[in-house]
Amino acid sequence: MNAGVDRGRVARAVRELLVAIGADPDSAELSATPERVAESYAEFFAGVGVDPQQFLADAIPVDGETGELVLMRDIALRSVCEHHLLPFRGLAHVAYRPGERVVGLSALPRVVAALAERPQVQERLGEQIAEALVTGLAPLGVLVVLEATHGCVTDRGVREVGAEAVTIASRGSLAEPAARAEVMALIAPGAERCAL
Ligand SMILES: Nc1nc2c(ncn2[C@@H]2O[C@H](COP(=O)(O)OP(=O)(O)OP(=O)(O)O)[C@@H](O)[C@H]2O)c(=O)[nH]1
Ligand SMILES: [Zn+2]
Repeated sequence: MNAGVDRGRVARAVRELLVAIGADPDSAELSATPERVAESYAEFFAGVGVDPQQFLADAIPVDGETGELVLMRDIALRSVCEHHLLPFRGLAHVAYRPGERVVGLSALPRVVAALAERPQVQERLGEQIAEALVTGLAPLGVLVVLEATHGCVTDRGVREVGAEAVTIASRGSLAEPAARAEVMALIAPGAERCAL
């Protein structure tokens, strides 16, 4: 159960943060900032306490004709790193080989969002998406590829502006190298991408 982000408490903390950096939270420019940040945090952390299984509960009837592979590629990925509370963003590609259950396609971005909108690290996020699909769909295989740039890597610390982290989580038949390579070819960037 998601108790939701306590906006008032976030706003009070942001006000304190503004004081701590030497800014004046009562100035005309900053007076509404704590509330604005609280609204932003409510979006960033909307997935805290949300059970992704709710999005996988309703199967689509396909009368056994599941096809061999379902892939949603280029799902927008927005998360927040748990080390610095800075955004990391990019794309999620989610594939599964159906067992008997197939869900509506929109369920996959919803699972990604629910697990991403909380303090995260990229590797754990990928594993949690894969595990949610295993639990909810009992598929033959799962492959989750995440590619993201991290604010804490691009804008502070090492300041590697172009660097992207790519992580893979796999289960079952899609952990097998040839099957994995087939899916990776489908999610290759731009012109190198395989057409189905
Ligand atoms: N593996 C992994 N590391 C992450 C992720 N997000 C941020 N990090 C890294 O977590 C590490 C945190 O390291 P710390 O030594 O605690 O923090 P730091 O001193 O700010 O590290 P620097 O970023 O190197 O300055 C850094 O190397 C970050 O780049 C993630 O999703 N996965
Ligand atoms: Zn970080």
